Amino acid sequence: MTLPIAWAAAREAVFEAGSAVAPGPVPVPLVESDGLTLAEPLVTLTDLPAFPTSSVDGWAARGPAPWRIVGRVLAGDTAKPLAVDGTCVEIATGGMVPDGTTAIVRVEDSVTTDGMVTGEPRRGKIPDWRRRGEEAAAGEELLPAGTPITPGVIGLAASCGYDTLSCRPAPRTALLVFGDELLTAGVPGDGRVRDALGPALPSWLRRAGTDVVRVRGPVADTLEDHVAALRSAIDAGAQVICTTGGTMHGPVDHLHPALAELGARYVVNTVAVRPGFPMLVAQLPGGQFVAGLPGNPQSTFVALVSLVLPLLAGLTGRPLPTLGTVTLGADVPGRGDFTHLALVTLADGRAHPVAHVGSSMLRGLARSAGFAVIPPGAEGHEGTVAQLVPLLDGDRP
Ligand SMILES: Nc1nc2c(c(=O)[nH]1)N[C@H]1C(S)=C(S)[C@@H](COP(=O)(O)OP(=O)(O)OC[C@H]3O[C@@H](n4cnc5c(N)ncnc54)[C@H](O)[C@@H]3O)O[C@H]1N2
Ligand code: MOO
Repeated sequence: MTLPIAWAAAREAVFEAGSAVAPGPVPVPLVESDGLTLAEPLVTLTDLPAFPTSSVDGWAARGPAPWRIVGRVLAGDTAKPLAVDGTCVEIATGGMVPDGTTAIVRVEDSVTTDGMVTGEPRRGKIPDWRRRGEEAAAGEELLPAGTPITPGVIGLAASCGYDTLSCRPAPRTALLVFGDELLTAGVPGDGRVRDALGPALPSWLRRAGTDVVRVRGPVADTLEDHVAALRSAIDAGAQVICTTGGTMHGPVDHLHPALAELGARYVVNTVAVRPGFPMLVAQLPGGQFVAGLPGNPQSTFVALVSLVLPLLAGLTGRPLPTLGTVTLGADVPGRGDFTHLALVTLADGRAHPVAHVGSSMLRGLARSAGFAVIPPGAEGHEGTVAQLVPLLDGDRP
């Protein structure tokens, strides 16, 4: 019998295995890069802003008032220097501030008569023009490699001169659902259960930032069909093949024999965590990973956050996901030598355990924010701090 590996060590082992084979960078146009990962640090290609910029509509003036109007600078114009004291140009918000400018006067603070302007520049904390490079100097690193690309990152990259970003591609994933007892439509009964995972997991995999290239299920409970399904996922180009069910050693559990037939090597084979301990990650001779997720549906989700997320982080050059902390709003039991991942909701800044958390149930999970982590050998006491493994929400991890 295989000895389960500690939960924290399992996360690191799959992360390292993914990192070791992370695909190299590809250039991706900015508008297509959302959800991918920066393969290189984002270094600004210019000073930000790239030229001194007026932040108001008004007058750029040189020397003491009054100032004679000698021109106009709109956003997009290249400003000529103000060469002489007592002159000014009309300037628009976003306009390039001319060399020689000593003050900017807002239009509402000025009086114009016969081509001459008078007025007082404001002396507030926020100046009325932005100095060249005040946000960043050309060559400065703004974000490290491994940063998830969000709309904010895309906007920043455009601001500092990028047309494409050097990205880690989205991992290609597949889902194979094992189990002869599964119904794919209608109301369950008489020994048949509805397949809860076939409809749910492609969405999870997409939210985790992957391209889902193949979904098959239910795959029949024979060794031959399991091997054929795994081969078809490999042929579809999947780098991470998630399977559900069949992780144990029952009469129709064929995952382990199928992995053996394909020459797979275990990265992690069973984890000291409840629920979900039969979870595994194995690597095929071609480098692809198989994530064996236990069939009990809550356990499947435990395995996704415990193993698949760290694996995907490694494959995309992201750091191992760090875990936030929460204060427990009630006692949560430990699970002896195993880590307990306990479903919780968040209210009033505290984590509250939910009901209906059997490993076969999804009722508690569907209303939870994530899992509080009760380490091996410990109990979770109300008022103490625990780590939190979030369930994926609308955001990518
Ligand atoms: N002799 C032992 N038996 C079991 C043990 C054990 O320690 N000794 N552990 C139990 C635990 S814990 C888990 S978790 C399961 C893991 O089993 P498998 O990964 O082999 O999964 P299956 O046997 O195929 O299914 C388990 C359970 O989940 C239901 N299921 C499966 N797929 C789906 C799906 N897509 N949608 C909804 N429900 C699904 C299935 O009908 C079973 O009820 O092993 C225990 N056994
Ligand atoms: O690993 Mo099982 O998850 O306790 O149902």
